[in-house]
Amino acid sequence: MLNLNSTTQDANQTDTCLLSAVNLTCIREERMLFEQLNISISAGDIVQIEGPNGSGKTSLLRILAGLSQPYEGAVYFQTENISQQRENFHENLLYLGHLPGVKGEMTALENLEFNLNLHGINNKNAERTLAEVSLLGFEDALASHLSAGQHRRIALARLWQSRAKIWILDEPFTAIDKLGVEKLEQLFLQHADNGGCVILTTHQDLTIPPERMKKVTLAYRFY
Ligand SMILES: Nc1ncnc2c1ncn2[C@@H]1O[C@H](COP(=O)(O)OP(=O)(O)OP(=O)(O)O)[C@@H](O)[C@H]1O
Repeated sequence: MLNLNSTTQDANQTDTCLLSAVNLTCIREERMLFEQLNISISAGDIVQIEGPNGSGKTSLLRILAGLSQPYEGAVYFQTENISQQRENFHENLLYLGHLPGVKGEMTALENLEFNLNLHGINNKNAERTLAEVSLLGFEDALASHLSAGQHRRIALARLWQSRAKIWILDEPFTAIDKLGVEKLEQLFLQHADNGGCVILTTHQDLTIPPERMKKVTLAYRFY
């Protein structure tokens, strides 16, 4: 269940609420991107943050992930402020930024193994995971020899191994072809059905049924 601009929760929601933003205000370069924003995200939610370029979608995702601070307000994982439980929160969070963060001098497999290690995930299935993102046969290719979409696929492969409940994904579909997008959408639905939640930005239309998709819309503010 998603609650935009409401901090009230019924008993059922309180049980399953994973992430909430309370009275978030964000100011960048003297421009107010959003003000007193309230969002409550529960297990099972897939939430798209939408809005025009520069409206503050990435800024909001970074605040929700604890990577930057709001001007006012706070983010809660379940019932506790994320700043009071950084380790626990990060164990339950997978954040993918809008850049794939792939190292060109390493192979596709090395990149994935490196990413999995970095996040404390056993990497013995890395090769099989590359197959999930259609990179079988490219395991030993240097990333610098791969395409933009293949870079993105290396970054996204982590999703198939993730135990984190909260996925925060900034433009995950960038450079991904139609079939790849559909496969990701299925994975998001599966993750939500298994008690996780997905919060993402994208400018493209998705095929996830509208009743499964919640939206938070940011307007471009000029001051
Ligand atoms: N670290 C920062 N320091 C200063 N200004 C910033 C910073 N990050 C973002 N901004 C500014 O905040 C505004 C919102 O940026 P943001 O990246 O959140 O927008 P967005 O909605 O994700 O845009 P897009 O759709 O183009 O990705 C922009 O005007 C940007 O210049």
